[in-house]
Amino acid sequence: MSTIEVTNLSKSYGSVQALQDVSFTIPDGEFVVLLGESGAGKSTLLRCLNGITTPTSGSITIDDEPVNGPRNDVAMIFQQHYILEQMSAYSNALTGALGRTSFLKSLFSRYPEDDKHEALRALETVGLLDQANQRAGNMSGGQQQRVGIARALVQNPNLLLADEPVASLDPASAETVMRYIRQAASERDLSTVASLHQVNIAREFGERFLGMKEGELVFDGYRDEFTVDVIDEIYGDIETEAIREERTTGPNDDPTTRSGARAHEY
Ligand SMILES: Nc1ncnc2c1ncn2[C@@H]1O[C@H](COP(=O)(O)OP(=O)(O)OP(=O)(O)O)[C@@H](O)[C@H]1O
Repeated sequence: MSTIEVTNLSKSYGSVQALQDVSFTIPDGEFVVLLGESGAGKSTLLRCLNGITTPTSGSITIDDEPVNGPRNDVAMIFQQHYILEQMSAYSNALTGALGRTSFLKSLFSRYPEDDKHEALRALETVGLLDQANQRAGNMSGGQQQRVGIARALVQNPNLLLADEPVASLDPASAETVMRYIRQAASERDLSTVASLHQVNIAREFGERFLGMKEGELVFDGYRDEFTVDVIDEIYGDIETEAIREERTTGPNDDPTTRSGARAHEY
């Protein structure tokens, strides 16, 4: 768990301003959902937080330490899970320990006992302990994504980042995977930033919401402030009639309720 401080962050690619003067602070253990249309700057922000993209200006600190490049205590889950299909779920999870194990040892699978224990604990967290020995390539997309989460947890991060982690999954698998990410974060008190494009999933799982538009942070607030008007502001002309209708006719008046969220699938 860590405190993340983003101050006046900007990133431009030539004439494209991908991030513009973005500032926010994430206290220890908070679960933050990042929202915005395609091209709003979500991936750029996550890549800056991960240290793989250098901002044009501004700063990021994790527990007062500046992020100047990739760090072992920051783990990332991607839309494409990049797991090794020929290896078991367990072996894939263990690769999360690579940052602290020598290449030679990892080549001969000679990981320390602590790392092996961590891999099993992580598989248990994502509900795959029973399938630890299963070949990852034979698992479903949702299960493979859960293996990717386990691998990120084995890295033992202070900050967990997820870039569209459920974008390629069917709605039921997306819910399951999000539930495991949320549970893992809360069990380990992990500060988490997850970008999502499904507003219904975001409303169901988010604790705090950052809304981006054309590189700017246009919303930063908690569940009770994350209203339909805010969604309109973030997504511009996206259709929000279903939510509005639901609000006027009830009974799912609260836009953050699970059933309310289900009524509007983007
Ligand atoms: N490496 C790059 N080179 C040039 N332009 C880039 C690069 N990466 C991102 N951009 C541009 O920066 C802007 C923000 O892109 P970014 O990928 O961060 O948005 P996003 O919100 O993650 O979009 P999506 O949901 O489609 O992934 C876009 O205009 C994009 O074309």
